[in-house]
Amino acid sequence: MTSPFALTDSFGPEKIVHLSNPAARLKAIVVIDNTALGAGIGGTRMAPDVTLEECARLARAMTLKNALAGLPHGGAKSVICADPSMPLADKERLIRAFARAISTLDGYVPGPDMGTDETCMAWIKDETGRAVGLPRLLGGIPLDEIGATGFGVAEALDAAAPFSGIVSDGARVAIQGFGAVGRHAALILAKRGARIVAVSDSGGCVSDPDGLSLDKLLEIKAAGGSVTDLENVATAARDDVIGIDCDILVPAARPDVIHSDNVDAVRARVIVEGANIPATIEAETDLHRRGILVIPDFVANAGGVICASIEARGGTEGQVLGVISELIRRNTTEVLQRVGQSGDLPRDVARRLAETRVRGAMDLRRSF
Ligand SMILES: NC(=O)C1=CN([C@@H]2O[C@H](COP(=O)(O)OP(=O)(O)OC[C@H]3O[C@@H](n4cnc5c(N)ncnc54)[C@H](OP(=O)(O)O)[C@@H]3O)[C@@H](O)[C@H]2O)C=CC1
Ligand SMILES: O=C(O)CCC(=O)C(=O)O
Repeated sequence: MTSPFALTDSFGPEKIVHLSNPAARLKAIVVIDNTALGAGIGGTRMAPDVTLEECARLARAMTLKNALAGLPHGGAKSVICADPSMPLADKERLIRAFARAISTLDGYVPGPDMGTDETCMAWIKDETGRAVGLPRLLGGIPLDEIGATGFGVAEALDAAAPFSGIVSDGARVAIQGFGAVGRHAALILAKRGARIVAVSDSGGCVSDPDGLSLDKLLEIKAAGGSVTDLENVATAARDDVIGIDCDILVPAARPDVIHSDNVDAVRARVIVEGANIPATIEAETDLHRRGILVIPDFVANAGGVICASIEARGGTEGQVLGVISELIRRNTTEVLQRVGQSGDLPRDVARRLAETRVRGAMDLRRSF
């Protein structure tokens, strides 16, 4: 058996908790990575194939994201191994069982992630008294509904324009995933003059060099269909979206979707990581070598957690987009200026900036 400490370095994880309750069909993992800056805020992901390694990497991404955005929160994440499209009553039972199992884990504040939403957060809050990304009805700021992360992705792209030479107006965009992040990124970029030439979901990929109808795609998804139900467009396997001829690629779904076996197929000139950890380090290194700009996940997709943080601190919905814009533009510009000076990988530059802040906070904690 692998040592449970194989995942540990000088930042964390501080806690790894496996939850198993056969009666409730609950199999879940919580990783609290680092709480030097405060209790760990991070999403609860529901998918059938999630792993401990994925959860730990996502929790670390939250430590870095929260620190880089200057938020008073540590990093954590949780995964529930289940199909998120199960009947709603079953989902509520499962989420509530998960919530009861984490009720004493107060170093962790859950938020929405793939497979969970504002309603799930309401159930968790009801059981534990802790959750962010709540429905408005409960005084929350529904980060998925307002498209906080998709907006931040568009802002990162805009701030990167002086470095990449690619502006949204007139750009051809391919988006992997048409959920909370991908859908809003598509809508905002289209409003800024971009042409959405390809979109994928778990069912496949559709493309049209003249641009896809977002209205029709929204209608199809709202009715529970797949983007592949769109008529009169080219269809392909879902991972083919990575190699679509476009200027901007926005991965907004699963981890490690850009890897050594498909990185050569990438034709975009800029990749904005809406998803967490969507590319392997090897792939990002390769893209950097080819002059393709990758704006890393914990820089570009911080909109959701910035919104969650405003909610947790009693702020208002009216503040959200302004704060996201300010923080994401500031961080994108600083990271890319340093990349320009050092030639280093954007992820390494951003990681060093975030780690300096986490280490500063760790130095102020009791160590004996
Ligand atoms: N929500 C947020 O605010 C934030 C989310 N993120 C990250 O963004 C990513 C997406 O999250 P979110 O939009 O909330 O999730 P959602 O569950 O709302 O949507 C996920 C989308 O990805 C699609 N999908 C699933 N698997 C694949 C696949 N293998 N290939 C292509 N598409 C796939 C789903 O397809 P289908 O519709 O068919 O199910 C769905 O359209 C995740 O990595 C998440 O951690 C990061 C920061 C904040
Ligand atoms: O707390 C949240 O749900 C949003 C943050 C998150 O999980 C993420 O940025 O990946």
